[in-house]
Amino acid sequence: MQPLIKLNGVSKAFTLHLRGGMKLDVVDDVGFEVMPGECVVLGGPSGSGKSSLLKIVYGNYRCDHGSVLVRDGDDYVDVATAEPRRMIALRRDVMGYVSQFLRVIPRVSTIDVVASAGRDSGLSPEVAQARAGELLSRLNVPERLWDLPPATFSGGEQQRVNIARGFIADLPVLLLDEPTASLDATNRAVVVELIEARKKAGTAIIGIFHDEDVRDRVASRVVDVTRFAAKAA
Ligand SMILES: Nc1ncnc2c1ncn2[C@@H]1O[C@H](COP(=O)(O)OP(=O)(O)OP(=O)(O)O)[C@@H](O)[C@H]1O
Repeated sequence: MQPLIKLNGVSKAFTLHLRGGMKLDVVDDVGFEVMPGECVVLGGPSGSGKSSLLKIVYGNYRCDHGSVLVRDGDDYVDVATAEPRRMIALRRDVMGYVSQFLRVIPRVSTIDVVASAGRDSGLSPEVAQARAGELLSRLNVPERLWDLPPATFSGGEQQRVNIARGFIADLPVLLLDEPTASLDATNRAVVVELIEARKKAGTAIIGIFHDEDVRDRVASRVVDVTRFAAKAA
């Protein structure tokens, strides 16, 4: 079996242009792999670079050195150097990302916000609609809210809509940035079940979870990001 994600020699420094080009080193020489069915949890204190690393894997941040290989069929795509068009296809077909916050087009109904993510990843409109309903029910989003746009929903409701979007398509790679941060215990347990099901199905997951209980239940192993703290020059 081959890894679905391989990071090798990844380094990142932010350049603060409003501070005279000051460099803020975040991570240095990051290397780890994620096998199908594994959930690797990024650990380490606040500010150690966990979210930055996840954004590097998703391609939102560019790394300065190293490679971020994500398997797409028989090939690996290097996110560090991939063309925008390749990245769009990779996100559509291979790699999902659930952040803490929902960002959607205004005035689109909740059920369609979720179903459209499924359609974008290749589900038929009927299957996407049915799965969107199943996920929203499972995540306890009341049916009376499904036809409303989620812009005015509570933080926890928006987060559950976001989770439904992230889990609707069976993508082989899933990146989770604190998906349970605003959830109550019942809904945290649902998310744990969803993650466990995806692990069994062979999805490779990298996640950040501040809730220790959730982390202990889903982690195949913890990668402590402080291991990759940039060395002082
Ligand atoms: N876009 C950016 N521009 C400049 N600095 C940034 C940027 N994003 C993150 N940083 C800095 O990089 C460091 C790591 O931030 P990051 O959000 O990755 O940490 P984290 O481990 O996820 O923290 P937390 O657990 O608090 O979410 C911080 O010092 C932060 O200020």
